[in-house]
Amino acid sequence: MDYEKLAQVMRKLALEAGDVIMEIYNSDDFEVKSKSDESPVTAADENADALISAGLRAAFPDVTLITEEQSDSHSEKASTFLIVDPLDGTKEFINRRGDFTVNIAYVEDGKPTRGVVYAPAKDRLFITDASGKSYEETAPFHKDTVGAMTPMSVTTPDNAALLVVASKSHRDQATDDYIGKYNVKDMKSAGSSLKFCLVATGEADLYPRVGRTMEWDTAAGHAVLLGAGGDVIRFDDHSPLTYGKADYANPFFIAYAPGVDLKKA
Ligand SMILES: Nc1ncnc2c1ncn2[C@@H]1O[C@H](COP(=O)(O)O)[C@@H](OP(=O)(O)O)[C@H]1O
Ligand SMILES: [Mg+2]
Repeated sequence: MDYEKLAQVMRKLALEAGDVIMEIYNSDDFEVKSKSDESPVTAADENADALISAGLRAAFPDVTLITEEQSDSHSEKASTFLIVDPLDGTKEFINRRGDFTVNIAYVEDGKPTRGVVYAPAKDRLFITDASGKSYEETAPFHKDTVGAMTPMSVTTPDNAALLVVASKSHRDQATDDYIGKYNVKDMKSAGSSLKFCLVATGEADLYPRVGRTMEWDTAAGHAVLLGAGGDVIRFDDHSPLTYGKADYANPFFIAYAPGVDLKKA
């Protein structure tokens, strides 16, 4: 893989997809359809997906591409692949809450080593460079010139006063019970893969996910968190969260800054 090219292509496609999404977000009205699994989808998901997948296929024709919006791609088997969620946090998008992201990741041997997470309504862009280190770029973003890049790093958690983040639209008792095992100073809720990025910037220490997600929801945020010194492990046995699993479905997981005194399920 040409990692310089990968970083450039991922960044540009994420920004272009963000423009497509924001045009629909800012329009007076948009249609919300229901997919076969009953989750919502809009023209923003579909148009952003078409743009990103065409761009990735043109730039990396030999790399397997898995994308949320193309169910044919979900039956491919691979351990090294590109994986895309063109609009994560569709519920946040529909409810005009701003916490939605464009996600592109590269998985190598089951590990997400590069990724971009772009939150166009929040003007935040998180990306790994060619070496896999994570940066937040300062807005405004220009497609052909890279702006100021601030290195991202997780914080040293205070186990007596933890900063926890959890899902806005998929929150339940099991999540609250697990969070109850920690000494929490501040609890935030956020939609989409932004939660990984909040751990990666040090705005949170811990993101437990006791609920279903798919690999395209997590791969890019996971890559950004790894590049900032954090980690993501399975909720059940604390082994690494790997990619290329059956149906691209994730088990429950915990994203965290090292130093958090992790509790068992
Ligand atoms: N029951 C379920 N089955 C599969 N995925 C689910 C799910 N409930 C939530 N998700 C995933 O969680 C994502 C939203 O995450 P969050 O709750 O952290 O904002 C959704 O992404 P999309 O919005 O891309 O569909 C969706 O893929
Ligand atoms: Mg998603």
